Amino acid sequence: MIELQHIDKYYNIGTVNEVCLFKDFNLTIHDGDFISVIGSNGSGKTSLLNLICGSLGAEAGKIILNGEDITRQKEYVRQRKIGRVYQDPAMGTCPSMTILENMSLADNKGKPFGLGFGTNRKRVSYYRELLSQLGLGLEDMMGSKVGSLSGGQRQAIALLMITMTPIEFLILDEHTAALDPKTAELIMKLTDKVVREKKLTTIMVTHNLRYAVEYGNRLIMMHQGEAIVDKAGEDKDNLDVDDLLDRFNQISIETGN
Ligand SMILES: Nc1ncnc2c1ncn2[C@@H]1O[C@H](COP(=O)(O)OP(=O)(O)OP(=O)(O)O)[C@@H](O)[C@H]1O
Repeated sequence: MIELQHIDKYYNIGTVNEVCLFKDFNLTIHDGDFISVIGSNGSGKTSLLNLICGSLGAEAGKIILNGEDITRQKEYVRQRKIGRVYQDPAMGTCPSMTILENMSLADNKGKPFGLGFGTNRKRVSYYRELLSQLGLGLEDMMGSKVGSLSGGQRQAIALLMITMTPIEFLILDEHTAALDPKTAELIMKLTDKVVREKKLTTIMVTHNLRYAVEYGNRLIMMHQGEAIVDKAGEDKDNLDVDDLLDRFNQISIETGN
């Protein structure tokens, strides 16, 4: 479980551009939740993810991960427990290294060993097995540089790599936004499979309302630093894309933009 308690977040403090994004913001993400977060540009989605993973600090409040107060914990420490897949496929993999080397690197995350540890015959066949489960034929391309792969292939590998070692929480940061519709669909299905199989507690920011409706057990709509919609279970299942579009339109009428 991850809890954001009484979070205040300001930008540009002490300047004429000072803005308060979050004021007494509270959110509890339960074990096994798969949350889709939607919201207009500037509503606070990325800031929320950055607060959780530690690349952004809050002015007040606490972040508790499975009972541990991680509020002051550095980002690289949190990375052992929190995995993140980014919008840009280049962010999660090393392009100048082969698929095998990338897998080995991810496999050895946090271990005091060199690459050699991960590339013995047994591990190689394990990586081959993991890659074949993606159904993209990447198991026959383990010697290829990751930089030569398509965006979809790289996102699939990034997802595999981030979930290879046990993590407590998965962040998906618009991870299908840079992909063509067919590849995005494939990566979404793959994501859903990985999240279910590994029972990962997950938060996914997306601008794709259909994905937000179809995937996960909970949906949050952000607006001006507040979760103005938070539906789970049956209430979430009853939502459709038109309901969400109506809500967007309503906000735009209320705020005049
Ligand atoms: N580094 C920063 N300095 C100043 N203001 C910032 C900074 N980062 C974000 N903001 C402001 O905080 C608000 C929320 O931004 P954020 O990027 O979290 O929104 P978002 O919902 O992720 O938007 P988008 O959908 O465009 O990615 C915006 O008004 C933005 O201008």
